[in-house]
Amino acid sequence: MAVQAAEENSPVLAVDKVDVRFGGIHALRGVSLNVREGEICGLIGPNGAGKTTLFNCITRLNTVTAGAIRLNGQALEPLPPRQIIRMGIARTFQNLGIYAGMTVLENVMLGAHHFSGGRFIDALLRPGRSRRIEQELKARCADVLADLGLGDVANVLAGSLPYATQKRIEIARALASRPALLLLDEPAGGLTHGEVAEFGDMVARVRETYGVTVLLIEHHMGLVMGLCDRVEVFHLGQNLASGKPEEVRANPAVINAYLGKSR
Ligand SMILES: Nc1ncnc2c1ncn2[C@@H]1O[C@H](COP(=O)(O)OP(=O)(O)OP(=O)(O)O)[C@@H](O)[C@H]1O
Repeated sequence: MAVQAAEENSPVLAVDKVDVRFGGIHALRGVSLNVREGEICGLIGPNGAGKTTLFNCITRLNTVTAGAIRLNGQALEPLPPRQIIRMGIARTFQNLGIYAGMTVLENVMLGAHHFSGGRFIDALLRPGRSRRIEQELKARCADVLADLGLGDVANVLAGSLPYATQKRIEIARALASRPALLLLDEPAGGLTHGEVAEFGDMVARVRETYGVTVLLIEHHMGLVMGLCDRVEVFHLGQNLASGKPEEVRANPAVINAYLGKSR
């Protein structure tokens, strides 16, 4: 019973005393954080605090110098980056990663591709099976597009759509891989005030619909405070504070290091 209770409480993402050095730069200095199932957790802090470095460690683009990162209890450090998406982690980047010359549906299908099992030899030897898998994939991605209000533009070239819609396509593509953990790196960058509000509503709906856990780096405090259940603050590669949005907003150390008078 005690074991079961411990498992129920165990975090989806556990970052434990992670250190990262790039030559002489000590980008992360023993940071720790937990993100629980179904939580939307904000990660904030001044430029250079180490937020993106942590995302890069989770997705294995950077290597930790010390410490450990676990997804549902499994250590990520031994895994190659290509394995990360299979583990249930999907990510969007600060810069748009949309293929402008592909349709919206094709962009989203890229996100689900690792489910197809559609290896080249397999496709040659078992074309019927490959076609069926492709059809299933297409149907699943079409469902994701419908959920995100993108059904009407499924066959439109992604590059011809407004920036805010392209941001939505990125989320759809990330969801197509059926992630347990969704990492969003400054998703509100470049959006207007109204678009940010709509984006926040969409992320909240996505959490409900897909039961996904979200870790979100963001400088837009309106979005962070309105959307997140909990906020972690980094400063100079270290944990500075952690708590509910209203607690973090009122924390003098956070105000001093980051929020200043802009809150
Ligand atoms: N590949 C790298 N090589 C050397 N230094 C790096 C590398 N990646 C990050 N850094 C350094 O690590 C520190 C943390 O950078 P990081 O990009 O993680 O900060 P951040 O909190 O995401 O900042 P921002 O809000 O500006 O995106 C910075 O000093 C940065 O210059």
